[in-house]
Amino acid sequence: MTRQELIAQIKKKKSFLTVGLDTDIKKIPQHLLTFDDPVFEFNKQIIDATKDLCVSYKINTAFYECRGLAGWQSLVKTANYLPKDIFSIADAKRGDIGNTSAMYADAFFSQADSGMSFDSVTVAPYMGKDSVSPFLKFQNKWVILLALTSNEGAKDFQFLKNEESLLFESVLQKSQEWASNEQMMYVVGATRGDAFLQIRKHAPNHFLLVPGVGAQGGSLGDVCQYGITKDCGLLVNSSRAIIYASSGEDFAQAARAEAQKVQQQMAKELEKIGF
Ligand SMILES: O=C(O)c1cc(=O)[nH]c(=O)n1[C@@H]1O[C@H](COP(=O)(O)O)[C@@H](O)[C@H]1O
Repeated sequence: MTRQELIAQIKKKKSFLTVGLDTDIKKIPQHLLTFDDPVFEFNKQIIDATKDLCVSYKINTAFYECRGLAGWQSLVKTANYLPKDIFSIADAKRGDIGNTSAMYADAFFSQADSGMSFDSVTVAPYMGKDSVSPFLKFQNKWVILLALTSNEGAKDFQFLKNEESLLFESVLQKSQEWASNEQMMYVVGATRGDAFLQIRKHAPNHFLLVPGVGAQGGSLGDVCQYGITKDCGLLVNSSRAIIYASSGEDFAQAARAEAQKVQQQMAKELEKIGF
């Protein structure tokens, strides 16, 4: 998907919500366990109930990989069930030496090889340019590079200072030599609202994938106050708060109600920038 197509979706749906399909077989409603593939059935119903309210789905591959072959099958089926006009994210946090990264890129981008073709994949920047470049060889596919993450451990490395900048600032600066804002986004956690001011100094026009609202307590208001751009420039993810809104048979309607609350707040923020 191109940047323009993504922006058009945001305008049309008045939403910049990413629904996170962090689907844990131990947490899904009991009545689904009689299905052949309970995780896929859960995802299918969540997607059907929320697809008009969000512009993106993020599949965190850990929740699938941990189940071995069965999990990988749920992952492939879910990836292929996602509506084509919705931006899809394989949240796999990959990155390795060049020839290995090329294999990871095929795994998530090459339908002919792996049976899946996501629009984007999350990548760790630690191994540098040659670990990221293989993902950038695919047209209209995106790298979402970890910049400033939402977790407590982000402080361990991401705020370390070199001569003139913090490590996450160096990630933002250096990686812009590798790709434009038509192919690169950054992960910035919602739990550090005011850090968006600093992020926007270095990446004024890039889209940011923002996890951490909902279950982790980040504020959508703060994220928008400091992070929104004239093109919106934000994809805000919520996983557990939406998909586990109810553990009963009404789980999909409850997920829809939660997604709608967030979407309505987003519509107000988008109005401020004339969308
Ligand atoms: O890359 C991510 O998506 C990510 C980065 C980050 O800094 N923090 C973070 O929570 N995430 C992911 O975003 C999702 C957040 O889920 P909830 O806290 O349930 O909304 C999970 O899939 C996390 O793995």
